[in-house]
Amino acid sequence: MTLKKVNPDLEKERSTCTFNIEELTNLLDTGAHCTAERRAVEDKVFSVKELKDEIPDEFLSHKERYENAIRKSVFLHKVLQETGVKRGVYNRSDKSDFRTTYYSIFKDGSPFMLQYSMFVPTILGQGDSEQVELWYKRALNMEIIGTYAQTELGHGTFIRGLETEAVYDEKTEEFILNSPSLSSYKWWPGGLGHTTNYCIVMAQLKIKGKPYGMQPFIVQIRDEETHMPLPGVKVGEIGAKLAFNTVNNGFLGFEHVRIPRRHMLMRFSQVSKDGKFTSSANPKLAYGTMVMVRVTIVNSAATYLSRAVTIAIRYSAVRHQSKLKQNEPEPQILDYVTQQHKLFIGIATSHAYMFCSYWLWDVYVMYQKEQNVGNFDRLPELHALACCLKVISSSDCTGLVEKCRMSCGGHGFMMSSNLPQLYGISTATCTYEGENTVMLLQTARALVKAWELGSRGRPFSPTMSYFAEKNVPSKWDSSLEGILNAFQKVSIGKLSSSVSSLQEYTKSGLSAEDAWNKASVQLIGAAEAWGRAVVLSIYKSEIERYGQTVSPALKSVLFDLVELYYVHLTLEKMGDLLLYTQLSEKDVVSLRKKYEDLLEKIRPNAIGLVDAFDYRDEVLNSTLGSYDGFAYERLMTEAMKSPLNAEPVNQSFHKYIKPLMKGKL
Ligand SMILES: CCCCCCCC/C=C\CCCCCCCCCCC/C=C/C(=O)SCCNC(=O)CCNC(=O)[C@H](O)C(C)(C)COP(=O)(O)OP(=O)(O)OC[C@H]1O[C@@H](n2cnc3c(N)ncnc32)[C@H](O)[C@@H]1OP(=O)(O)O
Ligand SMILES: Cc1cc2nc3c(=O)[nH]c(=O)nc-3n(C[C@H](O)[C@H](O)[C@H](O)COP(=O)(O)OP(=O)(O)OC[C@H]3O[C@@H](n4cnc5c(N)ncnc54)[C@H](O)[C@@H]3O)c2cc1C
Repeated sequence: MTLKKVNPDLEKERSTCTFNIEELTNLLDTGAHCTAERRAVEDKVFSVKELKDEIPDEFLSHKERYENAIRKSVFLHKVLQETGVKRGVYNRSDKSDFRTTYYSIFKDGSPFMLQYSMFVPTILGQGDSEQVELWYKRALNMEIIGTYAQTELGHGTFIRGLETEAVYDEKTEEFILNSPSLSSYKWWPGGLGHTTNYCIVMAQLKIKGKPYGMQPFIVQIRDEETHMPLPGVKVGEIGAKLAFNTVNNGFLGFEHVRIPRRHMLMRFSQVSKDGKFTSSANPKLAYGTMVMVRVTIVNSAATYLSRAVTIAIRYSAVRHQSKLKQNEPEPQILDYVTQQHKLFIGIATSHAYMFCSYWLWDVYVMYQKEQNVGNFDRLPELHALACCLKVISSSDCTGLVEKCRMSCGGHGFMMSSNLPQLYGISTATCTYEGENTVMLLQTARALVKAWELGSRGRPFSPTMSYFAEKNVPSKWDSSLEGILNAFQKVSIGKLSSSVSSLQEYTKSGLSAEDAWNKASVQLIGAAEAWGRAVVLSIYKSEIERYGQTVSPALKSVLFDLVELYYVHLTLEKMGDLLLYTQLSEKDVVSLRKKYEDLLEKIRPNAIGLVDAFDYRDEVLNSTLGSYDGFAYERLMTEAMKSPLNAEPVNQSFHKYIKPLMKGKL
């Protein structure tokens, strides 16, 4: 069978695109030079034969998958080093990085992930200059491979409840690390099982019996030559998981393991030789790596979704099913408006969080500069933003990744579509780096505090400045500005009624803690509403800003997506809007019409929009989403890779089925 180069359905779709795809790719990459750089790295990475899988991962055993992931991680590290890539989530000069390229080599994650994403950033963020000089170089050269070991069997969320101890011994100038109970065993750190030889251990510092809170320690756990666990170190892998099965998440316990005093990372707090503790200017600085990773999760969430929606939309353009009109051929399933409803919001949501992630990264960098000169004024706002945007980006994008999977019908259930794996790594972001409900409660804590201070005349920080506005009812306005104002009203309404409930509960005799717990469902609603208002505002303002520099054709499509995002959210959150604004049934009817018109308007650009994400087939790793659109051929080719298809009859027939058939079992 000779194949055309591209499925005619996709050819037709590409011919209807109204904007320059390359222009959008450059915008999403934060600049044409970033696109060029990324493509150059991808050309190199995907030309390395050692990085290709001959047998799909899912047909390997757990052990083989791990060994394969290690082999590829090592080759990939070498290739990236040779290509001059230094940027992971750390040390980057602009906003693009190579995470998507990196991820595509591993459908289920790399055991080196934590080295790049948390071990090195913690050394850079928490070490003093001498410690950075020593450890950063060794880590960059992969002389030491590390992870971030904070979570324990008994506690992940409640960091103050962690049990691992680091007791200072003044006589030997050492810390003694100890795991006093089973629940104190570290549990979860990526790569910890059999990959890393060092790790950052978050432990309770004790000096002369007095506790000084959680501090970061750099601890060697395996011999650098033999890789055997060091005496007193109990380490292993935690077992199979929903996803990230090649990340080698591990457990770790200590039996009185001694480390030198200078192995406590001392940028913020210090312990002197004679055991004097100097406290950091702000105790929450020890949590700095988590803030950084939460900030980067917003971008990760957007890219998981953009990959899933690329697969689902390309597949929906080549898949034909059922009848729209009896006398016509079966339409592309993308012509069903319900299918457009499921998928186009995925493109818009991915844009929304991508542009927000760039903005949030700038806020983070600005804050870092202020922190470096001792100004911590913005820390509460940054903490609230990082928590809340991590939550809504991870939950929205994960929900939509799953929607993409379901929108592909049965074939979306195939591992070879890569949609199940994308769901797995995406849903993990709802749990790691702070479980989502807990992060919303942290956000609510900052909002309630700001609200109370504001009511006493203190100014609000920029993302809360609208709290100061009087919540007077006004006529519903369906413009972007009008909808944004309406969501800000919802945010004010939910926060003010949460605060009233808190006050009523305390007045009725509940303690502040019990009142907080009782009102917590309302509080997470208020936190989410604030996050929604932030995203709506930033997405719109960023597109208005970029709209001044891009071509009119692209500007028009970017605004179609912003409008779609706004109107979709309005219809989704209708209940809240009916409660807190003047939205009427008539407005809803006209918004529904607007939404349907927008789906129709976006339809000819759907393939152009996902092409603009510029994911090579190697990155998408999907039978359903390839650029050429030959989904059925790829499904069959991949199916033939199943080891069961290597022989026409499996031996189990002779061993079990035949005796059963013959009644001889
Ligand atoms: C040459 C080669 C180059 C290679 C290049 C490679 C290129 C490729 C790059 C990368 C490839 C790899 C890709 C990686 C992708 C990323 C993967 C990431 C993997 C991540 C894996 C997961 C890791 C983890 O999960 S680590 C563990 C995370 N754990 C948590 O998040 C725990 C959550 N709990 C908490 O944060 C806290 O305990 C709490 C906040 C819930 C409560 O804390 P507590 O002390 O009890 O505080 P509380 O009393 O409630 O509040 C006190 C006040 O402090 C404020 N506050 C709390 N936290 C913070 C904070 N972080 N910052 C600032 N302020 C904070 C709080 O609001 C209170 O303030 P108030 O004023 O008193 O109200
Ligand atoms: C894939 C993956 C990778 C990970 N990698 C690492 C790593 O590299 N290093 C590391 O240290 N950790 C890692 N973790 C651990 C992760 O950070 C924790 O699992 C996460 O912070 C949640 O904590 P927990 O498991 O204790 O959840 P729990 O706190 O036990 O949550 C269980 C339930 O209790 C609720 N709950 C808990 N506290 C409260 C509260 N105060 N108010 C209301 N509800 C509450 C939660 O909302 C949730 O519904 C990883 C986890 C996963 C899934």
